[in-house]
This record gives sequence, structure tokens and C-alpha cells, in this order.
Amino acid sequence: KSLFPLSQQIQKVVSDQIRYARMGLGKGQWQLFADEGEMKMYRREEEIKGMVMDPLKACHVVKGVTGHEMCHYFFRPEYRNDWETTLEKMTVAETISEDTIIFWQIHKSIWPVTQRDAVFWSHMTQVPDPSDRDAQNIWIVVNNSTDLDAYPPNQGKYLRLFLTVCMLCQTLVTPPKQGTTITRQDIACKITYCSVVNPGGWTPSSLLRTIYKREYPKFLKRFTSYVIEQCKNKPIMY
Ligand SMILES: O=S(=O)(CCO)c1ccc(-c2ccc(C3CCCC3)c([C@@H]3C[C@@H]3c3ccccn3)c2)cc1
Repeated sequence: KSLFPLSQQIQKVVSDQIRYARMGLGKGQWQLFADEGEMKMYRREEEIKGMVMDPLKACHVVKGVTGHEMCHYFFRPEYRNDWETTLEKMTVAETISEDTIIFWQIHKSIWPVTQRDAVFWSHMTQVPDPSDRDAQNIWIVVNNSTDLDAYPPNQGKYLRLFLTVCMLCQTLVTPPKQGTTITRQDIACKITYCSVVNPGGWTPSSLLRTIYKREYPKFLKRFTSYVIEQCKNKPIMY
């Protein structure tokens, strides 16, 4: 469908997602649906052709890890089964480069919803900080559905879902006392997680919204706890 080679499509979607993540909530009726300490999750109710397409934005501040570390554990396939509890199967369909991978994921069926799969490219990159040109403290991972000939949609029992997700992470450092080196007590990561999911087939809106309301907070809490655990005894990766 896309006329542009993959790299150009990635640049466009990534720059759109950076702007979208940075704009805060923006216009429209955003509902705060999860508020647990530092983690705040908002959604806007949107239906297109009777299908739930609710945009979601989550803001979170996680102590003791950097934005690079958070994006690394979100992007790399080898860690995904440790924190993603709704996966039945995850395959690396193509490794385009060290910062671009195409995944095929089958999500566990959640009764009575038809089981879904997804094919998406995942791209991890550093983001310039507009307020501080030589800062190197912002990273992003964008996951965006794509077609892949080897994985045609809706062949078997899975409905193909379509998603655009971004995980924008900014490292915050509180400088320690003069002359002492920075430790994990002095760092934190400010996360903006955005997602728009097209479930790919009609499902009762109330049912989908119940699933999202339960699963998104669970996912972000589990993922961030996992990264803290993985990093705590390792040197800081800036
Ligand atoms: O951030 S990611 O890129 C991380 C890579 O895995 C991502 C996040 C969420 C999804 C997702 C999209 C739709 C659905 C369901 C809803 C009804 C039909 C399919 C689910 C199932 C419910 C569970 C779920 C929902 C929300 C968060 C985590 N789990 C998940 C996929 C990828």
C-alpha cells in the first residue's frame, strides 16, 4: 500500500509520533481512566464504522532507569516474553537493521473476543531535545502495523489487528553532590506511551473497553517493574 520505501515511511511515522507524544493531551474529550501514583492513563472514546479506535496516552515517571534502558527492553525481542503477558506467540519476521525489526505477534484469545494477530515494524531511535540541542536524553520506540507478504492477514483463525504505538522516554538526572558520580538514585525516566489500536474486526465496544481498561495499566506497571528489576545491578546505560 505504501508508495515509499520502508525507511521513508518509518521517518514519517516516527516524526508524527514524536510530535503527537509531546503535544500532551490536546483537544478532545480525554478521560483519566487509571491514576496510580506516577502513572496516569488517559483515553478518548472514538468509534470508526462502529469499531472502537480509542486513542490512549499514558504518562509515567519511573525512578532508577534511563530512557535508553526503557526503550531497549521494550524494543528487543529477547525480553518481550518476560513482560508481555498477553502474547501467545512472537516471531521476528524480519530484522531490517539493528534498530528496525518486523514482528509477527499472536495475542492470547480473551474470551469471547476472537483471537488477534499483528504484523508491525518496530523502530528505536534517539530524539533531539528541542530545548537542549546537545542533550542526548530522549529515546523512542515506535511500533506500526505493516503488510508483509509472508504473513497475509486473516488467513486462519486470527483477525489481523492494526496498531500504532510509541514509547517516548526522557532521562531526568538530579545532579548529585559536587564531585560524586551519578547513581541510579539520581536518575528517572519520564515515559509518554501512546497507542491507537484498530481491532480489525467488529467486537462489542463495551467488551473491548473493559479489556483495555484492565490490560493497559497491568501492561505498563508490569513492563516498568521488569525494567527496574533488569537494570538495578547493571551499569547505567545512558
Ligand atoms: O505496546 S505494544 O506494541 C507491545 C508489544 O506487544 C502492544 C500493546 C497492546 C497490543 C494489543 C492490542 C489489542 C489487544 C486485544 C484487544 C481486543 C482484541 C485484541 C491486545 C490484548 C488485550 C491485550 C492487551 C491490551 C492492552 C495492553 C496490553 N495487552 C493487545 C499490542 C501491542
